[in-house]
Amino acid sequence: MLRYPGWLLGYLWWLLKGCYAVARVFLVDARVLLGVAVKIPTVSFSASEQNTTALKEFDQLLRRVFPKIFSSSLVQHEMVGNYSHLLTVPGSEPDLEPYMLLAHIDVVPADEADGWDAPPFSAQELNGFIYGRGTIDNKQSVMGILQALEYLLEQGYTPRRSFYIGLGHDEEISGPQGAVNIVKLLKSRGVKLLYVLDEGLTIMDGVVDGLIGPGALIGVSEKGQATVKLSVSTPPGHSSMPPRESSIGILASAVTRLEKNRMPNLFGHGPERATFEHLAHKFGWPYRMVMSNLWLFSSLVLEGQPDTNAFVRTTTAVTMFNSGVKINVMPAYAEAFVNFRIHSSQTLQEVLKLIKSTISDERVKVEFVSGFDPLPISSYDEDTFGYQIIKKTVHDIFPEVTVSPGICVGNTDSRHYTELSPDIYRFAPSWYKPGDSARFHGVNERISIQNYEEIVLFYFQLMQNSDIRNLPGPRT
Ligand SMILES: CC/C=C\C/C=C\C/C=C\C/C=C\C/C=C\C/C=C\CCC(=O)O
Ligand SMILES: N[C@@H](Cc1ccccc1)C(=O)O
Ligand SMILES: [Zn+2]
Ligand SMILES: [Zn+2]
Repeated sequence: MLRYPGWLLGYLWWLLKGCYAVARVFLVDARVLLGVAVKIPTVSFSASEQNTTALKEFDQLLRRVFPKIFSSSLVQHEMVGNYSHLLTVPGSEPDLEPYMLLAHIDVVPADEADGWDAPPFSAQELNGFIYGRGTIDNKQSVMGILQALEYLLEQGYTPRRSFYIGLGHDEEISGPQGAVNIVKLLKSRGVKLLYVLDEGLTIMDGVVDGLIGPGALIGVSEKGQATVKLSVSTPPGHSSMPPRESSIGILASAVTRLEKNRMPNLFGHGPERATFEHLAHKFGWPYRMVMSNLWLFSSLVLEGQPDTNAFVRTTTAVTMFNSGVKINVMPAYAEAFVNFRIHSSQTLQEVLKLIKSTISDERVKVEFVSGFDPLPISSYDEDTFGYQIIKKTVHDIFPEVTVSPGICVGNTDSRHYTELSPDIYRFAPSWYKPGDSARFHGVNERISIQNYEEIVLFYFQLMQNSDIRNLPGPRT
């Protein structure tokens, strides 16, 4: 047996500790932590199926990598609906109304075979981007918010204004356990919120023709939804003696009629009018020519692309279509699901009526599956604390960006918060450039390393900016 002298063991121990300290610096490097978060497949598969193993693992990750938050005597931590998190950070001046930051842990499914450049749960870095499901929807906010708080606590910071952080685990299936129960809990405690900031719109750069320079769109509302089930039943029979029209054919024409007859162009009748007005001075020649005619502008400039078209109207998306049992049997039944996202100036009832009149075929049964009206519009005026603080924070981190109100085209957990606050905003400062629309729920979802650092800084700054008592400047 070899005998090591005590000094050598001591030296080795010292070396090991040194290495550990150096390694820790790298380990806590924010972008590495985002990568670790992306690698945990917290997938919401369907309304009834979630990856609970991954959700548990994610909880463990948060506790491990944010030791200050989870050991702080200041921060109160609660699990809600099993896997969602509610953090309460009490401020030193309890008369200041609290605000709340939201983000979600779960992601939609992803299949590498759909054409990913890197596996969707690999967090692989390619050309300065971290690839993976959740990098822009919405783990960048989950990790960014917590990273910002961790840094602040490390610096011994205590806020003056209290705030909450809500991290939902089932947003992608509409938040029935997470957001709904967090809201219930806060309501039972009599909490009112000065403002809420959730995921949503982004910093657009180069996606609207003619618009010069980047624009940060703060979602002041979000679209409504309607999902309908269309079905056709016909007698089955031998495919050698088919009728003129099959159940599949009848259903297909109904679906085609919906796609061909889009819902009306309502540009200018919702909060997108404010977007337009805030950004109008940033349009160059020859776009300025058509600016006085909103309808012309929207049809020439916006309707052509799926993302900007979503600003203009209630959108129609045929998402599921099922029928048929065997190649030589006429199908007795065919069904399709169509998901509409309702423009702010329409109601669910109006849209349901339009759907029926567009299909106008009594052989097609139209059933309402689920839906809700567009959300209320939050204030974006000069005196509104939440909006102005978010705007100021965007300017602090991105001085070159124009800030404007916008309409969030997807739905978020924040829609459950309407009774807690009139001022709900949907925005995270990820850069959104041409081609990026296909990354949301699509392939090659990614974020640049630099952008993730900006996101951490944004929340870091937002927490400090929210600490002022009143907005500066003369108030009337
Ligand atoms: C005059 C200017 C008018 C229009 C500007 C247009 C374009 C951009 C449109 C949409 C862009 C941004 C972002 C993201 C899309 C969806 C995410 C929203 C919510 C996510 C909810 C979720 O699925 O978890
Ligand atoms: N955020 C998702 C999931 C969702 C669906 C329905 C309601 C609320 C949320 C979406 O907009 O598609
Ligand atoms: Zn999301
Ligand atoms: Zn999503």
